[in-house]
Amino acid sequence: MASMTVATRLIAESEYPDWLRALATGFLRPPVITDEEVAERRAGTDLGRVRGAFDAGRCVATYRSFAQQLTTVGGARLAASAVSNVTVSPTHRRRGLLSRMIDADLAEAKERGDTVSTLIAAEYPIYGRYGYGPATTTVEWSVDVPRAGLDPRAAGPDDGGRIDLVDGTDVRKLGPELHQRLAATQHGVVDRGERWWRVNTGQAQHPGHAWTEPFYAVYRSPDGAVEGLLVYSADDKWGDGKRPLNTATVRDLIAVSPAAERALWRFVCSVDWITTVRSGGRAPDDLLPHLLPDPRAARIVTQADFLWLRLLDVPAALTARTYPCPGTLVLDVRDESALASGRFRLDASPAGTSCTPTSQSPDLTLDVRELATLSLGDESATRLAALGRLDEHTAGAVSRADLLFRTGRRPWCPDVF
Ligand SMILES: CC(=O)SCCNC(=O)CCNC(=O)[C@H](O)C(C)(C)COP(=O)(O)OP(=O)(O)OC[C@H]1O[C@@H](n2cnc3c(N)ncnc32)[C@H](O)[C@@H]1OP(=O)(O)O
Repeated sequence: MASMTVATRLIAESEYPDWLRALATGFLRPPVITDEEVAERRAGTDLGRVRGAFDAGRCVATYRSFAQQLTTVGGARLAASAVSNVTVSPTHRRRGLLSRMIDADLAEAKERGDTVSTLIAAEYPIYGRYGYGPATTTVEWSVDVPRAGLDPRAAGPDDGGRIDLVDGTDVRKLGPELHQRLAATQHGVVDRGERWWRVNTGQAQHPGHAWTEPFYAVYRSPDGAVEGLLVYSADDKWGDGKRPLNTATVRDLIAVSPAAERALWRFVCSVDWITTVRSGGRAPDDLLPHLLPDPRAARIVTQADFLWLRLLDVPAALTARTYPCPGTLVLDVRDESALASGRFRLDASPAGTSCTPTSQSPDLTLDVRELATLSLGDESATRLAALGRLDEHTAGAVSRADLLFRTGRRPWCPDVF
């Protein structure tokens, strides 16, 4: 059969099971989809934002986006179009199918008025060409518990608070509010809908992942307020001479106070038989290493880009966040697709921030993907300038950008989506 251009489009209801089969294929999961999975997935999906491509009656590409809230610096939430489930079957790769699906979807997101688009990139080289830049970093530590120097007699929080083991039902009750509090302060956090809590407490099927019930622990402050949640699992490994060699893997640890953060990390590092703790994906400046008497016991095993951001509305994205000091910058923003290009004057002041189109001469010229990288504070303008990724036209503008954009704590996105 001659190779022809395969059209990409929104899918019909009846095509959804085949679309899920193609999605499994693209993610190298067994391409068998049960009726329960179709029903469960369908309930959490807006078909009006599900794209695909079909060839000879078979789905060969998948793509979907959904409404998301992304916390920016200072706690405001940006309207985001989150992109997920992107696959092109190996028979149809490198013919532009992804490009056509993402171009159409970003145009719709812009039209709808979304401020940004977000995604977690499977591989680094895929999304820069579409204007996305890495905006948060993930770090995973492996803690060598015997080396950490923790007191083996420790009997729980030493601050008057307490830790209780709870079950999934409790987590579905306590979790959403706790997470709301985290999202109100931690930039980089994306919202967790009701379905997230069901999937992550084993109530709904998580395609491709066999569910094992984890341990859930809640930290309460001395006055009884729930301030942290820890979810962890453990393996069952013993060495010669009856030596316990169990690894605890943290699936989730959210804390809204430093006391909770401290108590929960110390708790998981103090569970008997546990000799290794894998932290799961954290911000690079997580407190974990420094909560241990010997921080060198926490070794970084992964450090990588995590949340990618595509600005669709530069003034909306830059005025929603806060700045640590007053300052002005004229930014010339390049965007190949013209979705967000323009020259903008950013004025940050204690009275409020404005960002408006201007014809003044620019202080800095940069691509929209570099602005995305700067916008959550994770990266330094000085470093981007050294890499040749932004141009300074006014002496001192790069340093000013660093003073304005960088944040005391780094952004963190806890969730894959
Ligand atoms: C948010 C998420 O869902 S992340 C998950 C992404 N999906 C996966 O990683 C699953 C496995 N991979 C795939 O399914 C596919 O390879 C995809 C979806 C990544 C790319 O789909 P394709 O249809 O092959 O991409 P398309 O043909 O539109 O490529 C556009 C350009 O990107 C480049 N490109 C695409 N994928 C990659 C990649 N993985 N690495 C490097 N370059 C890539 C292409 O070479 C092409 O470059 P060109 O314009 O210079 O020729």
